[in-house]
Amino acid sequence: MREFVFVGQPARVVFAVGSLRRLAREVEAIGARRALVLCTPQQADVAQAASDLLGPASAGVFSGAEMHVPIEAARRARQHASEVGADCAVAIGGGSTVGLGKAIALESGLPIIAVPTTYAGSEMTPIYGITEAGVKKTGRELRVLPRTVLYDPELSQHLPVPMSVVSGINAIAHAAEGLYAQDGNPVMSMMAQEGIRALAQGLRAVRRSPGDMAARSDCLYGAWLCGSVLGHVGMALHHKLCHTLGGSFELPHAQTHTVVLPHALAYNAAAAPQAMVRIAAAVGAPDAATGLFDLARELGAPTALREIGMPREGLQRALELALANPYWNPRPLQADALARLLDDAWAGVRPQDSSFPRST
Ligand SMILES: NC(=O)C1=CN([C@@H]2O[C@H](COP(=O)(O)OP(=O)(O)OC[C@H]3O[C@@H](n4cnc5c(N)ncnc54)[C@H](O)[C@@H]3O)[C@@H](O)[C@H]2O)C=CC1
Ligand SMILES: O=C(O)/C=C\C(=O)CC(=O)O
Repeated sequence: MREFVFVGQPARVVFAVGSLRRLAREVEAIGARRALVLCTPQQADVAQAASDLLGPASAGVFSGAEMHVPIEAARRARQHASEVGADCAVAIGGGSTVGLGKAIALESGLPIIAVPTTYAGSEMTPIYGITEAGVKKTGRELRVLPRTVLYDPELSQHLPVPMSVVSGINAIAHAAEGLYAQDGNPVMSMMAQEGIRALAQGLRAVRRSPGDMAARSDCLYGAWLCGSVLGHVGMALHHKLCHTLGGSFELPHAQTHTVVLPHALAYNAAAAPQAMVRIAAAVGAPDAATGLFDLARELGAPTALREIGMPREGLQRALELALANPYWNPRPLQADALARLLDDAWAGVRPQDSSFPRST
């Protein structure tokens, strides 16, 4: 029997090749007059182009976005926005830049327009993360949800293939866990399955031809769907493990998601059979966990924690941290099975092919 609660979140989404050129109109549409453009130092050129498109509606560029949003960067950006009289911020970049916009919005209520250039999905969520004294705190607040999202596939055209792949699999992880979320619902499940399908197809094509705009469009469409799932329903074991490994061992965010996901799905397979069937169907494989492991390998992504800087002697500590403050998970957390999971993920072992459930 179906039983669910669905609460939609407000967001205006504009999706088109070249949609960046609508930026000035979108700033005006939210009633703002001066927009501060946010970016990382590496993306100053594209941010300057956005600022030029805004013309007199630009309050300049702030290029101080950093990974995991250090609180000092958030304070500097907030102060700068106030000094230049900005009544809106445009965050152009990946999850780190969108995260900086959210940190400004959290304190000041400044409306954000997000222009994502990776596939991480943060632009569709009311989730913020801020790092203070080496500890990353996350929370959900509707006021940080971007008011408008401009998806322009042209902007991800030069995202290097290895980064495109792991970023896309980071998005797939949101959808995969959304399919077995405690507060899941049929709308999010449809979006999740379609998001995984679009990303699996798009990433394969991007690997063959990085400048293929149809492929970039598929990936960004998938990122939108998967990000929406993350924004609407709760995450489970996989996200907990990745946040623990990223936060305490400084592992790279999207690469960590890529390595851990097949193992977290293998762990949860028997407890969430319907979700596994949908994930497997979406990647075009007989089994969800091995399907995603094989996809990562096919796309040249890392498949072992040891490849991305995890010390083997840290695994026990990671396990303790993940168990100390767990998220809800469809399968109860069992220390010995989780230790095996982490060991397999560290070594890069292909998860055990489970004979059940299958997509066909
Ligand atoms: N709050 C939320 O809902 C979510 C937050 N996140 C957060 O986002 C962060 C990771 O974001 P990512 O997008 O993976 O990486 P990122 O935003 O840190 O970007 C990685 C690097 O790639 C560069 N880059 C971005 N787009 C590019 C492009 N099109 N071409 C060339 N270079 C480009 C950036 O300037 C940066 O140097 C993490 O801190 C994670 O926690 C991720 C997903 C959801
Ligand atoms: O840590 C954050 O900034 C909030 C959520 C995420 O990073 C989601 C994810 O793990 O990709």
